[in-house]
Amino acid sequence: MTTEGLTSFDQANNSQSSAISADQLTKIYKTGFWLNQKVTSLQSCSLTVQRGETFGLLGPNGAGKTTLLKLLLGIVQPTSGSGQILGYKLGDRACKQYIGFLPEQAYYYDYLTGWEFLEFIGSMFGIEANLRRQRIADLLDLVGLPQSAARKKQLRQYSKGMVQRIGLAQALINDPDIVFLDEPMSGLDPVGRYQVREIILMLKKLGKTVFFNTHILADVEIICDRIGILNKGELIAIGTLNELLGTDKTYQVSGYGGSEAELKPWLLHFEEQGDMWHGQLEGDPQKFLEMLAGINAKIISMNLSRQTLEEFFIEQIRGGAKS
Ligand SMILES: Nc1ncnc2c1ncn2[C@@H]1O[C@H](COP(=O)(O)OP(=O)(O)OP(=O)(O)O)[C@@H](O)[C@H]1O
Repeated sequence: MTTEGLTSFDQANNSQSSAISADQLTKIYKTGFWLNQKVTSLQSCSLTVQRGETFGLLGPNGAGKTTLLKLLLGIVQPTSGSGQILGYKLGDRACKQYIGFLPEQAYYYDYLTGWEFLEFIGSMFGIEANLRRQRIADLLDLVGLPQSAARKKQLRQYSKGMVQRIGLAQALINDPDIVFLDEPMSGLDPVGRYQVREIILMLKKLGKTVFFNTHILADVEIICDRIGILNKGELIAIGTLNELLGTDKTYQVSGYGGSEAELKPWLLHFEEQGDMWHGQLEGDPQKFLEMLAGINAKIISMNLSRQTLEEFFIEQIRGGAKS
């Protein structure tokens, strides 16, 4: 895989501002014939993504992931709230040249060949002809599309996976500092998914900021520095995998006795079921055992483990503790 044609994010140009910030972003769509019905797609969403971070946004269908992406990209206006991209206010056209975007449902001019399409997008960014040709060749190589297919076949003749690859190439044509990817693995076979993961990791190595939406938890575990979980328009969890799932030295403990007030300061996700309690130990296990002896509580099990992202995700979506 080549990284030619894409440059490293210039840390010298890196001002103090974060790459992406959202402050209480809310989007309420008006629907219905008389526009008298309201759908709250996003509710008071605040988050920050630092430069060079790979951020994965998870959530079930209809959670508001695409809406958040569209708000950040300035494609739709927030009902309330604000945000910034690379220090520019959301919707400021000046930041467009630093941004790449792969939409979930792309409507490309399908009578163009892949090459013509990339030429078209490249010229819209004002990329000089020689550089444009070189970059298109490099990007086709990067996304795994043979140049012959890109030059000869019209987009309408492309498979879903090929369209996704050409979409990824167009998202990188302007050598962006931030890349927004809406479901980048969608429609790809396992090899294609692997390649997209490799591309995202390569973008990260170059210091680019990557913000992507996905349903595929395994991809998130491999490539993301931090994740956020959206459900019903609300950001219900955000953090690194270690922050959300615990580190490798996390203990899941169960026991009985003692009181909630005594146990809760030690146990994250504390829950009681009948006489028993369980949770994730925060702190020194030895001191915890000494504390239990002092409050006449007994331990039943203590397992070195951490929740899988899938378990955590399902717990959050079903209304588990907010992080
Ligand atoms: N233009 C619109 N007009 C009215 N409602 C909308 C509009 N766009 C999105 N919605 C609604 O907002 C909610 C969130 O939609 P959104 O597409 O942001 O979710 P999502 O998390 O990206 O879903 P998916 O994973 O299925 O793509 C849904 O209830 C959707 O029907």
